Amino acid sequence: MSNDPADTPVSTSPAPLRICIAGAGAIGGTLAVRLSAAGHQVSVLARGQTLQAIREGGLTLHDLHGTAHARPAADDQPSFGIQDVIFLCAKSQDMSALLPQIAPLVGSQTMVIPTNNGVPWWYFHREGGRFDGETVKAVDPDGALSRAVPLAQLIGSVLFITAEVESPGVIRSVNPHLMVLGEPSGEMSERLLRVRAAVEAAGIEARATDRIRDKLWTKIIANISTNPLSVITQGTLEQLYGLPELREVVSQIMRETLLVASSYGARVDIDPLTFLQLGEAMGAFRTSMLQDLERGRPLELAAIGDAVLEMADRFAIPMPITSAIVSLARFRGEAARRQREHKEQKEQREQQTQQTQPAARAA
Ligand SMILES: NC(=O)C1=CN([C@@H]2O[C@H](COP(=O)(O)OP(=O)(O)OC[C@H]3O[C@@H](n4cnc5c(N)ncnc54)[C@H](OP(=O)(O)O)[C@@H]3O)[C@@H](O)[C@H]2O)C=CC1
Ligand SMILES: CC(C)(CO)C(=O)C(=O)O
Repeated sequence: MSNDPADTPVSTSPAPLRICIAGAGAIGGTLAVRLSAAGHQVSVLARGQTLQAIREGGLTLHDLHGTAHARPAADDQPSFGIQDVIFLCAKSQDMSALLPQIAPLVGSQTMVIPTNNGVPWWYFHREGGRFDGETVKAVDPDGALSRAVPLAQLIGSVLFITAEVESPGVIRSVNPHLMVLGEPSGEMSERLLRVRAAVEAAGIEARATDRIRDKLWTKIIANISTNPLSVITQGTLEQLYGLPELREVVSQIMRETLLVASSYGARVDIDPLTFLQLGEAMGAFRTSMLQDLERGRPLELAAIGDAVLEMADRFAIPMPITSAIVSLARFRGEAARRQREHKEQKEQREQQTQQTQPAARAA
């Protein structure tokens, strides 16, 4: 927890908001259920099996509050009208497809809140340092994300939440929820306090800060030190932070990243030992990157790994351990993706054979 007075919750009574959740996986599903239960007009932009499941049975969340259920409006088209708030809850590599899709939902007062782990594409927007206004190439190579939504409408968020999709539309989250929100400019604006109050009233501890990048770095350190390593070792948080042989690698990545964070003026109020203890206490959770590996899905290595290495490069800070672990995780992720592709192709071929066999026998 931060001692920063700006992090202190401010009590503002929340009026119901029109809230769209874009991407209804682990985080999107958690937010959609909690915000619906708090009386907001929630809609969900979803696709495929998830959309079908939400249309048929709504969303179910098992968390420390118990089990809650919601039936938000759901569509794969942005058919919900102008929103007060849009939470972007797809993986960062899916943002370039998602952002143009939400355009019809964005009015001049809409707050757009990305929830991604890693370095966000808006990092240098109103950052005030020597790289102010630049783009983060690893996540926004051609500046398309920066152009897709007016940067002035973005609010930064950092999610200290662990959640997993059990099956489409069913989410399990086993730790307390905390969301830190902040304007990229650091302003403690009225809209920031309004959205913070809405999230807090939905049973998610919510804090507003005038130094959102400090919190980003805290979470970046957690992600870069565990997510790629979890892909290589298949270790849970408890194992990564607790087993001496893994804890040492985690600590080295933490040290390398802390140096980068401080070069950008971030005040990361964590003591490494406490960080390791808190991480271990999060239990047998498999990081979101390990979950993606197991499903043969793309890994969020650009935002969580490459972008940090890019930030380090700007100050010529070496990150030898981090960069090796990120490369190994990429190799492992590619192998899993190829394996999944082969499996799908084999299943397709078998299906085709089964379909053609009766016809061949009849001939
Ligand atoms: N899970 C966690 O504990 C935490 C995750 N985060 C961050 O939150 C973000 C979301 O992660 P998480 O919820 O775990 O991810 P999930 O993969 O569980 O969910 C992402 C969802 O977005 C959907 N999606 C992607 N693109 C579109 C699109 N164009 N239209 C409609 N739906 C779309 C995906 O659909 P489909 O399944 O079809 O691809 C999927 O349902 C990530 O950046 C992650 O790093 C942050 C803190 C903790
Ligand atoms: C593991 C955790 C909770 C923090 O490192 C996370 O953010 C993730 O799974 O992506």
